[in-house]
Formats: sequence, structure tokens, C-alpha cells
Amino acid sequence: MVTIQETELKDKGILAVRTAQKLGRPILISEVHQMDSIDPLSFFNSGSVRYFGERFYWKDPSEEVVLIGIGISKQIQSDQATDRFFHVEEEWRNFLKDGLIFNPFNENGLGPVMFGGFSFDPLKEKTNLWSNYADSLFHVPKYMLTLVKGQTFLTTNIVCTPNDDYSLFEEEMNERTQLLSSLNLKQDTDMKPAKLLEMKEISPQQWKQTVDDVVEELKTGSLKKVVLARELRLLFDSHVKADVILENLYNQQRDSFIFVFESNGNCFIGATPERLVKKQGENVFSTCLAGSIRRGKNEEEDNILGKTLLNDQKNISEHAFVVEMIKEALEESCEEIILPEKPQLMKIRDIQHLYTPVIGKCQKDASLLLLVERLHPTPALGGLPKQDAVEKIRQVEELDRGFYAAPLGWVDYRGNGEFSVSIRSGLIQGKEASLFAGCGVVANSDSESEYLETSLKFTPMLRALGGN
Ligand SMILES: C=C(O[C@@H]1C=C(C(=O)O)C=C[C@H]1O)C(=O)O
Ligand SMILES: [Mg+2]
Repeated sequence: MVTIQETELKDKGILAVRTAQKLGRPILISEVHQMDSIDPLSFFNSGSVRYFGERFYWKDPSEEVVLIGIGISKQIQSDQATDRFFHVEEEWRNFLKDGLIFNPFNENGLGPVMFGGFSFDPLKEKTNLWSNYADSLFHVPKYMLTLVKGQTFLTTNIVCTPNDDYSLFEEEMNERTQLLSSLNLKQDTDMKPAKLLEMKEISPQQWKQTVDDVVEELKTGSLKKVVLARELRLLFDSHVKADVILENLYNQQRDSFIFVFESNGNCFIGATPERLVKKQGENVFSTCLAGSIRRGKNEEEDNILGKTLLNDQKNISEHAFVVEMIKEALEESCEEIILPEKPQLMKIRDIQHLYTPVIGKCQKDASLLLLVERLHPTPALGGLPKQDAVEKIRQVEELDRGFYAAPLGWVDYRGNGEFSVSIRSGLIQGKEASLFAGCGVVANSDSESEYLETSLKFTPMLRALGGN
């Protein structure tokens, strides 16, 4: 059993109540404890009943930072389209203002962290598919486990209003004790994987036709690249459990970012190889990822396929548009940018990509969300020119992308954090799920091979869901 010394919280609680009363508004109190190591998946599972729909999970490819949040102490959400990044940032700052943060450690991802993201395009007409996710949606968890540099920490966030008294802290302490003592006892014991009954591609013929139409436009107009995506709808015999799929992804896609973001009973989950941007102090890291080919059946074939990709004109141009735009976007906020001249290969279980890492040093006033705003969507998910491509997608794509292909990640109270591009992902809705996959369409694209590329990109999620 994991325990925490509770005596300190008492004094902190009294201070929090006084501060909230003095300021006449809610204030945050956050404390961080170092813990013995806890299995992250069992921590995630410990919230599966009481905090169902209020959990998140995050790990980056090298597992530098693993975050698991359960419960919600604050939600930042809005469907407002204009200045949405700025507004989230403003609300986040206001929430942190005058907060009492007890964190003696220097690592990233400790103390108050908001986790969540943005929809791909807030101007796209919303369908029922994403009705459980606002266009901007972030959760500050009640409890958060952080694994960083081989150490484990638990953050507890409590919001204290002027009407609260010390009993709030007694309740919170009891809740936390219960949570910690339930670790290692499976909460939801029925972890039998749901069985896949039916699989339906949404309008594949029409999708290919759209690719053909867009290719015609790319040949003549000012548009250079447009990313087009489609959906695969799955039906299961029982409710699909995020815990089961997360464990599968963890075992099958270790080299990717893995994320889970629950909201109102739905669950957005995926294993993406693509970083949008990471900020650590003034250091900024981004990734250009575009251009794809399958993995070989043996090493020899795999190398041949890799070489083919590195020399293929269509894929090279698809990739070059991304490099061009990311470089330009980062130049607006960075003093120095370093990027290799030529792409290399990124190989993940089912697919290989052209990959150019980017490093920069950003100006003091450039926040992580500002960088997200400047970058999203890169031509890996939108196209070039950015605005025209997003409008084209809004017009011709049948899919309601929601959070697919959009920034998803976290920011800590010191402004450090990371956002991935949420591809290779799916939305679980009870007994059903939607998977999403897209591809970069350029003037010399062929709709049949783009179709096959998207099919390949469904593979990781399909396998995790037991369908492959
Ligand atoms: C759009 C997706 O992937 C993007 C498109 C790629 C391409 O067309 O080659 C490659 C990597 C991603 O940037 C997806 O997986 O859904
Ligand atoms: Mg492609």
C-alpha cells in the first residue's frame, strides 16, 4: 500500500481557505509527493470505476515523461473558434493565479498540468461523432502520476472556493487514501477484450473520387498539398475498455506517443509517431513527418522499401512542403533553428516515414500554445498554403475529424510541455469505435495508392482493438 504523510496538508488547507476567502474566488492548491514506483497502467485502472470518463494517459516515444491523470479538478473548454489558443492560455493563467503550489522538485510535468487539446478545425460543421468533446478541451486532473527520469511523483490538485472550509481537505485526503489503497486491486475486473463484430469503411469510393478531384485542382491552381482523411467504423459485442486497448498499444507501439483522453464517457485513444512541438525552457523541438511506405517482410525487403521511399519524388515533395512550413512557422518565434538538409527514415511497426527533426531556441515570450497555434495544422495534416488547404478539407472531406490530426498534449504550470499530432487514433464510444487515417495528396498522387496508404495507417489501432 502507498501512503502519504497527511500532516502537512492540514496547514496548507487552512492557508488555502483563508486565501480563497480573502480573494473572494476559487484558488488552486497543488502538492507534489515523491512515491515508490507505481505501475502506471494499474494507476490508470484504479480510476476505471469512480473516475470513468475523467482519465488521461500520455507517454512520449522514449518515455521521458509518462503522465496519468484521474479525476478533474478543473476543465477548460470552449467551442469558440477565434483566438482559441490564446483563450485557453488566458484561462490557464487565471486558474494558476494566486494558486498555492507545493512542489520542491525541478522535473517537468509535476504540479498543476493541463492535459487535452484542440479540434482539427473549429469551423467544420460538427456531427454527433464528436459531441462529447468541445473544440478546445483541457482537464487539470485531481490526481496525477508522473514518471520522469526513473522517479515517480503524485500530484494532488484541489480547488478551494470561498465557501469551503477545512472539511474539504479532510474529504480530499480520505479520497486520496482510498485511491492509493486501491492500487493493485483491479477496479474493473472484467477486462475481457470486446469482440469485433463488424467493420465498415465509410464511403471509400467517394473518398477516392475526392482525391481525384483534388489532384486535378493541385495540377492547375495555387494549392500544393491537401491531406485527406477517412473513417473506419467498428462494432463490438460489448463495451470497449480503454484500459485493455491502452495496454495493447503499450505492448505493440512502444516507439510512438501513446495517449488516452476520456471525455463524457467517450475515449479518444491512439499511438502517434508525430510530435507537433515540445518546449523545455527555451528549447523547442518539432518534427516534420510525411511520406510513407510499408515495412518489409524481412530486413532486406525493408531496406529496399526504405531506399525507395527516400528516393521517391512524390513522397519527397509531400515531405518538403512540411519542412518548408515548419521552418517558416518556427522562424517567427525562434532565434536559431537547426534541421538536417535531407529527411531520414522513421520506422515504426507497420509503416516507415520520411522524417526531419527540427530544433530551435525560442524567444522568451513564445509560449507553448503560441507555438502550437503557429504550427497547427502543418502540411502533414492540413496542406499548403495552410489556410486554403484547411478550407478545401472543410469543403470536400466527409469526415468530422474532431480531435483527429490535431494537437493533443500537456502544459505544466512552468510552461513546459509537449503536443503530439493525434493521428493513428480512434474514438471509442461504448460498443462502437471510429478509426481515422489520412494521407498527403499532391499533384502526382494516385487515388488508389493513397487509399492503400490510409488502409495501412488503420493497422496499429485495428490490431490494438483485436481486429487484425
Ligand atoms: C494523416 C496521417 O499521417 C500523416 C500523413 C503522412 C503521409 O501522407 O505520408 C505521413 C505521416 C503523417 O504526417 C494519418 O496517419 O492519418
Ligand atoms: Mg503520404
